[in-house]
Amino acid sequence: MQIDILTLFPEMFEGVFGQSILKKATENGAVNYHVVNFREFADNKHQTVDDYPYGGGAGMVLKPQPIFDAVAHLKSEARTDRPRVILMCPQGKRHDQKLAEELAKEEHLIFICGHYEGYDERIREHLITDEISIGDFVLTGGELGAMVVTDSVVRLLPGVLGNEESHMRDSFSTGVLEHPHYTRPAEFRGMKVPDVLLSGNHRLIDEWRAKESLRRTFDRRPDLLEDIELTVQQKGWITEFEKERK
Ligand SMILES: C[S@@+](CC[C@H](N)C(=O)[O-])C[C@H]1O[C@@H](n2cnc3c(N)ncnc32)[C@H](O)[C@@H]1O
Repeated sequence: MQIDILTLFPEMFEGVFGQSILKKATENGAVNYHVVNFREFADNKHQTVDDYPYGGGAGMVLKPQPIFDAVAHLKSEARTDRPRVILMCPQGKRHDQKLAEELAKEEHLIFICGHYEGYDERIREHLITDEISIGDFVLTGGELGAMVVTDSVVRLLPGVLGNEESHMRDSFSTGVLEHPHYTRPAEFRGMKVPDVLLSGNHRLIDEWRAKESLRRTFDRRPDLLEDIELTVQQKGWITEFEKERK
C-alpha cells in the first residue's frame, strides 16, 4: 500500500512512522510512506499556503492551489488508478474499525492534513473522496488524525502483525469488545488469575473468553450489541448479566 501525507509539518511523522509496527511494515514491504510538505507546491513567490477568509472573520484558510497541485502530482506519480483522497476534518465521517478495514483494502491513500481555520471549500467539493474525523473534538491540525487512521489501517495489512489472527479478535473486529487478558504470575499480591485460564482446557477457555467479551461489551458498550445477531448462548449470558446487575 502507498500512503501519501500532505502536511505543513512533515517532521511530526518521523517518530510515529519510524517506530514499532508502522516501521516494520515498511521494512517488510507492506507499506510505503511518502510525507510531503504541500508548501513546496505553492506557486507564489513567498510560498504562501493560506489567506484571509472572504467575508472576514478570525483565522486563516488554506488556499486551494497548493493542495490541488500537490494531489495532482501524487496521482501522476502513482501506479494506482484511483487513490482515496482523504481530508482530515472534524466535520467528516467518524473513524472506526469498519472504515479502517475498508481502507486497508485500498492500494493508495492520500491524506490531506489541514491547519488554521480550515480549507477552502473547493478542496472539499472537487478534490477529495473522503472526509474523516477522529472524534468530536477539534485538534490544531490534521497530522495526529492522519497518524491515527494510518496506524489503524497498516496493522491490518497482510504480514504486518506477527500473528495474522490477532487483529481478527481485537475489539470491534468481531463486533464486540475483546475479553480480559492475564499473564504470569498466576497470583500477584493476592490477586489471582481465573482458574479456567490455568486449566489447559481450550474449549472452556474459549467459552470463558467469549462470555467475558460479551460481558465487557454489555457493561461498557451496550450500543455495539444492537448491531450483532446474538446466538442462543449469548442471549442466555445477557440474561445472566442482567440478573447480576439487579
Ligand atoms: C483547528 S482545525 C479547524 C476546525 C474548523 N474550523 C471547524 O470548526 O470545523 C484545523 C485542522 O485540524 C484538523 N482536525 C481538527 N480536528 C480534527 C478531528 N477531530 N479529526 C480530524 N482532523 C481534525 C483538520 O485537518 C482541520 O482542518
